[in-house]
Amino acid sequence: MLKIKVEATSANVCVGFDVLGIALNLYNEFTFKKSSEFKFVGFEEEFSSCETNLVYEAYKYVFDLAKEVIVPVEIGFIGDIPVSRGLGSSSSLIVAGIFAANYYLKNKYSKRELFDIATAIEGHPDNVAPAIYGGLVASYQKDGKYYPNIYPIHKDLKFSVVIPNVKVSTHDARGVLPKELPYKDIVWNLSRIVNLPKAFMEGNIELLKDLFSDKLHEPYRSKLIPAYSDIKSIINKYNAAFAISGSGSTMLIVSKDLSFMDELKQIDYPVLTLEVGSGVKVEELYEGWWILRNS
Ligand SMILES: Nc1ncnc2c1ncn2[C@@H]1O[C@H](COP(=O)(O)OP(=O)(O)OP(=O)(O)O)[C@@H](O)[C@H]1O
Ligand SMILES: N[C@@H](CCO)C(=O)O
Repeated sequence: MLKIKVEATSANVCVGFDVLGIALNLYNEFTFKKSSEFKFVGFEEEFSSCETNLVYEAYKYVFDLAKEVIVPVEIGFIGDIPVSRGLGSSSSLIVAGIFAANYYLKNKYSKRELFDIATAIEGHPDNVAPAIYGGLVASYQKDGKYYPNIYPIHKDLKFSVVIPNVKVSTHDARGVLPKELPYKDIVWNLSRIVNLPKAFMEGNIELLKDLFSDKLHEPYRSKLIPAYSDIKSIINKYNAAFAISGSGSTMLIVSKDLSFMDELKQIDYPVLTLEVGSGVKVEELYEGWWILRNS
């Protein structure tokens, strides 16, 4: 039996559209047990079939790629990552599915190759990279392969997420983006993303506040997110940086203190303060013990 824990991820980190993401310690946990047929336990009804379950789709993708006969399993799920809220729920399912398949394929693929596979299924690397590697990860592509770079984060930084009770599917949120952008908007983002690792490394909130200003996606998506303007106005009064998390509806706040919390309570949405995550954990039950089997 296999147990795979995958963390939530906040993609884009404001100005790193489709490039940057950070792992946060909110988890989905999956178990895989060999079975005579595929079974889905713990998923909502609508996701409890081979046709609708993303873990299965990712698992099958790897067996097909390897041209191997698929191993039927019972997939168990228990999780805290909200669905379609900009916290990488889909990536967590994809990463679990491909790491489980790779385990049954005796680690045929390296971690970096699994990163390529996860990106191919998800469509962009910025959630799957931190889900696999942990931390703050910037990804780039060369010759069709994806490569991660992990950047240090100052220990005093706190990551709070405000989670509206509204689903925003990534597909829909990509649909509202313009097909073309002015050069000056690209330069605006480039000038910020290049300075972002320094701000995270130093824990420099003043710099983070300056850099958290996006022109590639946030202006077009803010209308999909209830109370976006109200929450942004509150956070802007404090020593804290604010952005949409992934494609929304969650909003990310980076700060050193939580002085904004009292005022934020006026907006009646759940707020969690999370630690930076450390990446996927694959464990095998071996003679009564859970043994770490990360590839
Ligand atoms: N707990 C879950 N059970 C079953 N399917 C899930 C679960 N969580 C996510 N999914 C799948 O992932 C899809 C949501 O993916 P989507 O990319 O829209 O949102 P997200 O990954 O939460 O947000 P973002 O990519 O912006 O961080 C769901 O429609 C479903 O197919
Ligand atoms: N970079 C992606 C992250 C969401 O999954 C987007 O913003 O559409």
